[in-house]
Amino acid sequence: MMNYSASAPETAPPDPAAPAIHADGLTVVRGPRTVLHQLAFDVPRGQITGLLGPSGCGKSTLMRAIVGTQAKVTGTLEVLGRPAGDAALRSRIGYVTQAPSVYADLTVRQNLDYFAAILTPGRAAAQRRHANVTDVIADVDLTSHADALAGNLSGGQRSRVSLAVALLGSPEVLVLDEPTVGLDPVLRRDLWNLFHAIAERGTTLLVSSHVMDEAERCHRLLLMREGEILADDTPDALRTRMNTDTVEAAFLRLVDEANARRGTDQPKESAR
Ligand SMILES: Nc1ncnc2c1ncn2[C@@H]1O[C@H](COP(=O)(O)OP(=O)(O)OP(=O)(O)O)[C@@H](O)[C@H]1O
Repeated sequence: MMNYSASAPETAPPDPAAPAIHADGLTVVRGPRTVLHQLAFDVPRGQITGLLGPSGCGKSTLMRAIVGTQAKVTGTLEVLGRPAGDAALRSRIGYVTQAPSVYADLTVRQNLDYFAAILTPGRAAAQRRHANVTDVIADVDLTSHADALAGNLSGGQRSRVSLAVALLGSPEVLVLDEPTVGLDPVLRRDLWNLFHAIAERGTTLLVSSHVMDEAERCHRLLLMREGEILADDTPDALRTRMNTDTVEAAFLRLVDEANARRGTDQPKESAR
């Protein structure tokens, strides 16, 4: 059951300085387990915030809570000043899950036409839809594949079609769950360049990854482990504070510190 704090009325003007996402005491239970424990953080607007941590630490669960598809969420979780899951947020958030959600027997353009028609129905909007679809196909660099069947695309190209679907309607917040998993280094770099171009237009991006080198590409980081946030900082500030050369080394040092605080005696990895 959701137990969100009171939200601003729908007519309240947006505060540009307010965070895009605000969480306090956010807890999520899945099955018999508490998967997220009393999280408190803010995600600033117009930046790329990386949600990083090992497999199973709760990244997808947190993203599902933010987009409003996760049950058993308690505490405060607001997106663009409204409770997560609020119907008024539907067209303002784009969400790409780990599994590309495109129809294999439709072309790239047909897939986008279909989702655009759901988002902006009616004959009157046909021209606007067409222009929007052409733009997002170009954004993800698939113009030359617009008439290819999605089923015949590579995995990376299919992921980009999913991203294009999420870009329809120019959402203010884009939530991307491990968008670069399985991609080669060139495609990963291209996709990160695209994320930066999207952020420069003022869109807020929350991007999850378990690959620590991707941390260096983010404006801010939320480092997670076992359903808790170990750090909420910029990559630079984190490296400086932990006195390490890389975010990965900083993360490992934070893990060691957390283990020491808990009094656990787990084997240390390579934090020096
Ligand atoms: N339906 C479920 N019922 C119970 N526990 C679940 C369920 N789905 C996920 N979990 C548990 O919740 C925890 C967090 O899972 P989640 O998918 O959010 O992690 P993640 O960090 O996104 O992992 P990955 O990087 O592998 O996708 C895991 O320990 C997982 O086993």
